[in-house]
Amino acid sequence: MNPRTAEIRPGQGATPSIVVSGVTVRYANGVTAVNDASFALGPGTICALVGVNGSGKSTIFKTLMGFLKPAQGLVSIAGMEVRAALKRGLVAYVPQAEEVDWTFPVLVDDVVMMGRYGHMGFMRMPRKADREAAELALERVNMLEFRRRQIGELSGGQRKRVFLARALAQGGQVILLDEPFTGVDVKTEDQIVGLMRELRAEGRLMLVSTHNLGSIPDFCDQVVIVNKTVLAAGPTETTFTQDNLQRAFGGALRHFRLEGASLHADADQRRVTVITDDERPLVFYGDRDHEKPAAGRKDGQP
Ligand SMILES: Nc1ncnc2c1ncn2[C@@H]1O[C@H](COP(=O)(O)OP(=O)(O)OP(=O)(O)O)[C@@H](O)[C@H]1O
Repeated sequence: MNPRTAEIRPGQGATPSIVVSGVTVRYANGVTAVNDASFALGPGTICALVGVNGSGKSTIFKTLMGFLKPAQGLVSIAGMEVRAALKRGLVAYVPQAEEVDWTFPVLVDDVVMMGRYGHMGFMRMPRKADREAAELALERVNMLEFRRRQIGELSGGQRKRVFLARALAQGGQVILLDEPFTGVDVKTEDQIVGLMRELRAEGRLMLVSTHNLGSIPDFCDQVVIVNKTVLAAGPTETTFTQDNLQRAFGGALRHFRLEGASLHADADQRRVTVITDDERPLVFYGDRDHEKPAAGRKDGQP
């Protein structure tokens, strides 16, 4: 491990873990977004959180971030209550782009420094260690040269990297990433995945909500599949299966039959092959927006 990375890890001593046990979350308007959900994750893990729109992924994140309190059940992070884990700076959050006001005039440096607030005193005066940690974090995501830019003046992928840098500067041991690949190009996605692999090797735990089904077998060792509850959770090989995806995406994939074996193939191209009812193979290249027909119909027709 890079010896400098050790300098910005305040959560040392706490083993990163997430335990969600029988959790039900209800919004003020009475909507039960998540009902009796359970899963458990340990250190050195990248876990995908997968489900259709409205299935409860963001609700789970908000609960892990302490923004929502479960009506029932227990959540613990690193063996402690959410509030205690947050207070110790153990949990870092990389938000969805839509959650951020990009017109707010703030520099890249300032965003990353926010990750250091928990390390600073009441007056929030950055010290040398804070400035070094922020710089190191920006270096790690290849954004150091942009440090004096307003965040509103960055591309989607660059913004994601800045928020990742904030999580790194904070030293979060449990990192929650809400749709980190939406609106980023393939190169940036590869950089983010590469960084996540490094963080996993350091023992950190990452929970990543994503619609990029194709890339999941490539970099996630665990998968949690949700639809208003946890439908399945466990190692990718045994959980990211045709049956479970069918249960979760039943509506969306109604016309498709997944080729189970191909879910695990083609790590380089991050490819998932889907055969439609009319036997037309479709290939997902990581991002469902890039979903495109493969080389014609199986029967050779154009
Ligand atoms: N503030 C809110 N008040 C009431 N209901 C809400 C609120 N936020 C979300 N919901 C409802 O809770 C359910 C779960 O929503 P959630 O945002 O967690 O889904 P999601 O899986 O993150 O969706 P997406 O993939 O579209 O981001 C949905 O039925 C949604 O309409």
